[in-house]
Amino acid sequence: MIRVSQLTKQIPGGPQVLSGISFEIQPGEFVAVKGASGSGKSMLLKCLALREKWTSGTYMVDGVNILEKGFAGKMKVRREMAYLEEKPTLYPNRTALKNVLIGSAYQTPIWRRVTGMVRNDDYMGAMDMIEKVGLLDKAKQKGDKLSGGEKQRIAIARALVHGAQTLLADEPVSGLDPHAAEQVLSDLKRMCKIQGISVIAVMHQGDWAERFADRILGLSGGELVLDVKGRRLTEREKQLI
Ligand SMILES: Nc1ncnc2c1ncn2[C@@H]1O[C@H](COP(=O)(O)OP(=O)(O)OP(=O)(O)O)[C@@H](O)[C@H]1O
Repeated sequence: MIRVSQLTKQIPGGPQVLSGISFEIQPGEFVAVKGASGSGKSMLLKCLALREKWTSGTYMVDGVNILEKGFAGKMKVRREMAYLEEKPTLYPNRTALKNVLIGSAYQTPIWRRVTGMVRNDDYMGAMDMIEKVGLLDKAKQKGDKLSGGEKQRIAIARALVHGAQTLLADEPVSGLDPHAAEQVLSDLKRMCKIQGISVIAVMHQGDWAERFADRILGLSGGELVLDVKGRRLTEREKQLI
C-alpha cells in the first residue's frame, strides 16, 4: 500500500507547486489524476517516482518510509515505482523484445544497456509480458517502427518485466488515436487486476479517467481538491478542477 502524507514541493527560489497532499493507494488500484494545466500533476508523479526531491512529507510504501532510504534503497524504489513518460524512449534500432529485456535507464545497470546482454532465461518472462500487452506479433519489430500506442504498451511490459509494482504514467494516451488509447488503458487496467500492480496516471483530457479509473484525484493550484471513485464527475466536481 502507498501512503502519501502532507507532500509539499517548493521549487528552490521559486513557487510552492504542491501543498499538503495526502492520499492512500491500495494494490491493484487504477488511479487517475486530473487538474488544469499547471495544477501540479506532473510534479506529483515525479515526486512519487523520486525524480523530484520532496520538500516535506512522508512517503510509506508497504510500511517502509522510503524517503529515509539510502542511495541503493532509492534505486530499488525507482525500479518498483516505474515512471512512464508521455512519449516513451525506446532503443530505435533494437527490437521490441530486446527493448523489454534491456530495460530503461532507471531500471537496469548501464553495462546492460550498452552491451545489450541479457540472460537466456529472461526471454520467457519478456515474451510472456509482451503477450499480455497483446503485441506478440510485434516482438521482432524495431523500436522506431512501432506506433505511439505500441511504444507505450512495450514500455508498460518493460517496466513490469523489471519489477515495477506501481506504474506512474504521465499522460499515457495523449496524442494517441482513440483506438490506440483504449488499448493502452485496457492493458493498464488488466495489469492492475491480474498482476495486482497499482497505476497512477495523469489523464486530464477527455473522459478516459471517468471510464477507466477506479478512483480520480483532482488537483488545483498544487492542492488535492478531489478524491472520488472513478465515475462521471458532477458539474460541481468538474468546476473544482
Ligand atoms: N523547475 C521549476 N521551476 C519553477 N516552476 C516550476 C518548475 N517545475 C514546475 N514548475 C511549476 O509548477 C507548476 C506545476 O507544474 P506541472 O508540470 O506539475 O503542471 P501540470 O499540472 O502537469 O501541467 P500540464 O498539464 O500543463 O502539463 C507549474 O506552474 C509550473 O510552472
